[in-house]
Amino acid sequence: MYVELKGINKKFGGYQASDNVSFSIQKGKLIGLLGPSGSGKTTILRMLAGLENPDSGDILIDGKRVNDIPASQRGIGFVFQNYALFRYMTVFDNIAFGLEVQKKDKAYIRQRVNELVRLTQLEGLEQRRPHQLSGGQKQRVAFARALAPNPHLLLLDEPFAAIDAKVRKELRTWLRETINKVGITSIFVTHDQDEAVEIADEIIITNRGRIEQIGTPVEIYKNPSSPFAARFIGESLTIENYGELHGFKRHEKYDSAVIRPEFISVSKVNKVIYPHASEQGIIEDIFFRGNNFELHLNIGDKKLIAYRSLEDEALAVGDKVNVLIYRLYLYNDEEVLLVENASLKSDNTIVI
Ligand SMILES: Nc1ncnc2c1ncn2[C@@H]1O[C@H](COP(=O)(O)OP(=O)(O)OP(=O)(O)O)[C@@H](O)[C@H]1O
Repeated sequence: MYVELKGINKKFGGYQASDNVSFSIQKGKLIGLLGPSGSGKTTILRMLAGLENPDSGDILIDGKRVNDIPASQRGIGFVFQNYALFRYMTVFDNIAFGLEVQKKDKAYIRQRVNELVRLTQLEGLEQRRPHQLSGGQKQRVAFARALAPNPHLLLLDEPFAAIDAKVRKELRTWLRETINKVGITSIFVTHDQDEAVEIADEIIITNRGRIEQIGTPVEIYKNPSSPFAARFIGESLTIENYGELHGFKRHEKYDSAVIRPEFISVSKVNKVIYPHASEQGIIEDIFFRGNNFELHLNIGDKKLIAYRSLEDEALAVGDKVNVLIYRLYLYNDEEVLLVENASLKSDNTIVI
């Protein structure tokens, strides 16, 4: 393992920002630290970088304990959310900064900066200053500057937070491709799950200073291993009286259930599909989401959200519909269980 955290604890006053944090990362992977605000993501990054010391626990990089090695000697590149570029320096000088500090010779610096300018597609902008750049360009300069001294590990703290939505999407793809090309082990912090799912090889979910789950985006999405992960990932709604739904029995261990929109299919009442496994519902609201419709449904006293493709027959607010729930996540304080609609197997009646 290239990066290892073992039993890390960190308190700020009375607040436990890291609570027995342990994980390991393989060389060359791009890892997303994902969690709500205040869950301890940045604290982990800062301890890895050497900007903060853990109260207890070990940090290993490439098999070597680095707890007592100062930040400047850890060989780590850092990209912050607010660019943190030197305002009075040109793009070229910003990128060259780390190499100047290392007292590399002029010819090497020129060659290395030019290489990074090409990699980050900043050709022609070398003599501009930060205020003459767009947000996306500034962030690419920050990225090039972090990579210039050939770090072994790259840490990115909410790298796209200050950038507008469309450019952010482009930059995500760009970052993933560029990091793959360079092959550097990288960890980025985000509270945006779309960003984590799109970019990361593996996601580490943080909550109240603890690690909730580690896995590939698909693993985390399909098999959330904790109640928090089940509720946090994806669009999800919690219901209490899930035992009243067709095909689901109340389970004495679990008080609540999570339903995701992808677990639900909606059809017109005159097109009953699986009548013994479905609920009768009514459409409360419809939102156009660009590539689909988001339906807000009422079934009895329960509110659900479902998606509907633009290709499907249009539905309107007030329409009575059949609502088929394929599966649910049941959870309590400690565990989560995926259950399928039991009536689906026995219900062969399809009326169209
Ligand atoms: N230097 C500090 N002094 C005191 N408290 C701190 C310090 N740094 C962080 N904290 C506290 O530790 C907790 C975790 O903070 P951290 O920045 O790691 O969370 P985060 O998950 O990165 O949140 P965000 O997404 O809002 O940046 C927060 O409650 C924060 O207020």
